Amino acid sequence: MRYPPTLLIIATKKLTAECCGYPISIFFIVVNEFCERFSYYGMRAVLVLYFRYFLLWDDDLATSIYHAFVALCYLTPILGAIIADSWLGKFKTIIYLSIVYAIGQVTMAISTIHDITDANRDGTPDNFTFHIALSMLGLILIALGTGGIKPCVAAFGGDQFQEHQSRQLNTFFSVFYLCINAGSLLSTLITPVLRVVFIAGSGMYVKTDPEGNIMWSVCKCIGFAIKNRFRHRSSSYPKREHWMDWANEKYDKLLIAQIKMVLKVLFLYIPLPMFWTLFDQKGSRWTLQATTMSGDFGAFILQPDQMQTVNPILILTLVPIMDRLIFPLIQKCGLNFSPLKRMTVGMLFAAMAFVSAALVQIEIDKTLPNFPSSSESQLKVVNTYSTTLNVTISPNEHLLIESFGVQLHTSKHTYSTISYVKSKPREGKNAIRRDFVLRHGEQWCEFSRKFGFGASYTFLIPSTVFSDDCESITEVEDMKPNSVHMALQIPQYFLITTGEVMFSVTGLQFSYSQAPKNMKSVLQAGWLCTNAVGNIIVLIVAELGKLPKQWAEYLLFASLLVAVSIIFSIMAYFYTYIDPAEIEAQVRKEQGLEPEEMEKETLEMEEKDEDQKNEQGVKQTKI
Ligand SMILES: N[C@@H](Cc1ccccc1)C(=O)N[C@@H](Cc1ccccc1)C(=O)O
Repeated sequence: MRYPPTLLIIATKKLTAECCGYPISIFFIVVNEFCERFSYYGMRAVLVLYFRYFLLWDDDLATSIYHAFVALCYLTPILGAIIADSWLGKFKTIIYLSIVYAIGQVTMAISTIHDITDANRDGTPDNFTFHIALSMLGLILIALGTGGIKPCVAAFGGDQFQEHQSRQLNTFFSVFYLCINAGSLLSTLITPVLRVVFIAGSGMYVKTDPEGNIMWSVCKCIGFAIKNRFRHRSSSYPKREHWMDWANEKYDKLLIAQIKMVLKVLFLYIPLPMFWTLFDQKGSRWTLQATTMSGDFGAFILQPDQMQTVNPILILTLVPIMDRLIFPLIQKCGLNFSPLKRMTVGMLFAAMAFVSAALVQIEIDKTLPNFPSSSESQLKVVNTYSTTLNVTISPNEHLLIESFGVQLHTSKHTYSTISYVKSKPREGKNAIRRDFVLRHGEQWCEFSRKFGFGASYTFLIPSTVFSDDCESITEVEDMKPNSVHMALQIPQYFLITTGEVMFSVTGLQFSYSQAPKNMKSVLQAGWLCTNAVGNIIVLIVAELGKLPKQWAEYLLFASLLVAVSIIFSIMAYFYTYIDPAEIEAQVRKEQGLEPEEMEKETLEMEEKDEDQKNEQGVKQTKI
């Protein structure tokens, strides 16, 4: 679309107040991000355990639904970017979708109150369908809220910077990342209250107007280029430099140039989901791995889901170290550690993290008893007689075992027990001293035992138990306590977090810097989509490609990521970094349009006058 010189509609940049070279409005944006991540990660950290122990789903279903949710959270950014860039603008999109988000969190919180359907007060919900439906509704609203605002916040932050603040803009993305991780670390329920901080900064923001339905224009332009290319497929037509040039007949050169820039970056993003496939298993597989380990740190007991906090803690230390020490040092050594190289190295670190997870898994497996497979049963017979007893079970006889630890048979003076054990007790249960009271009519006695993490015991209670005050109770250890310590997971967390700093912080900056001005949110959404696809891959692998051994699955993921990082490094080699503003200015010049810089300068001068007249004025319309 060409703009006639007589009818020029321009959104201007507000002159922003600065502090230490940074726009003050940035403060509200990073605090808002802190609060939002605080809420999101707080909920996400316990999600797998909620599925597993409240809704009583198995490991695979819990992992699958968890990753489906995370995938949805990173697919909805496309919707957010469309709403922001085409209709409401970034500011209003963030406000409205935050409301949807808060409603989702409340719905989710309500779904976890089992008393709602626990009519018989036995501590278990009576109507699981109700809780599942409510929690799914809550998760969909949360995904819509968190994903919708995600591409807008980073891009909105970037928009606050003026041309002369490019150094501060780069630091902004690191600080932004620090806030994400500080927020996730301190996750609690007060987030919805703190989120008003974003609105408080309202008067100070640079709010760029949405530029019409940009996504629709992009789709139409791409569609036209493809159709036109197909119509002119005969070799008699001269070739064009780029297939998008086939849209030249109908579409503005500037739009075509912008689409080319975005497509180039999106093409480069194709291998990236593999990184997230590994990264996001921290919240599922690694948390489940931690449930088979001991969290006893002496002074405190770490719960399996709390292990995830190692990631943001490491981010808070690694981002400044990388930014201030490692990257400048590499630069001083004369090495060109370009953004795409950093991302490749980040992938290799993530692969190493999975090798480390596999080694830990091998150690854990050594301590586990042989569990029966889904087609096998396991019986444990305890002989409390002082002589040898032969137990014969007819192979043809159908044996019904109702649940874990069922007592099947008693003799007059001694109880023999048969128990059925299918997996390790989870949630770090059995790690504390417990007191028991045995009652039978008027008779009772008390006893106390200390249990190890993940252990399973059978108690043998003779009929004389009340006469000797519970002294005669003996216990049999069905399963040993977890002996591999959770601290062994630290190396894998360190490696994946180092990879994240190289990959994710750089990717965030890269997506902003390589996007044309009117498509910053769109490219942020594209970047987040790589995460969604990564989670979908975990879903598929968890459902289809079940490997018999968990360590083998970890090694498979590590090898896949190494292969993908090689492909990515080849693609990165052929990528040329661009300055979108420069390309846009060049196209404008070729089209005989006024350069944006000049427009900006004229408008800034005009705005200064206008600001003096009207302090509220943010936008101007020039006709
Ligand atoms: N390091 C993560 C935050 C985290 C905190 C606690 C447990 C796990 C992770 C982080 O910084 N995430 C960023 C970047 C990101 C990551 C994955 C997908 C999209 C973006 C975030 O914005 O949440």
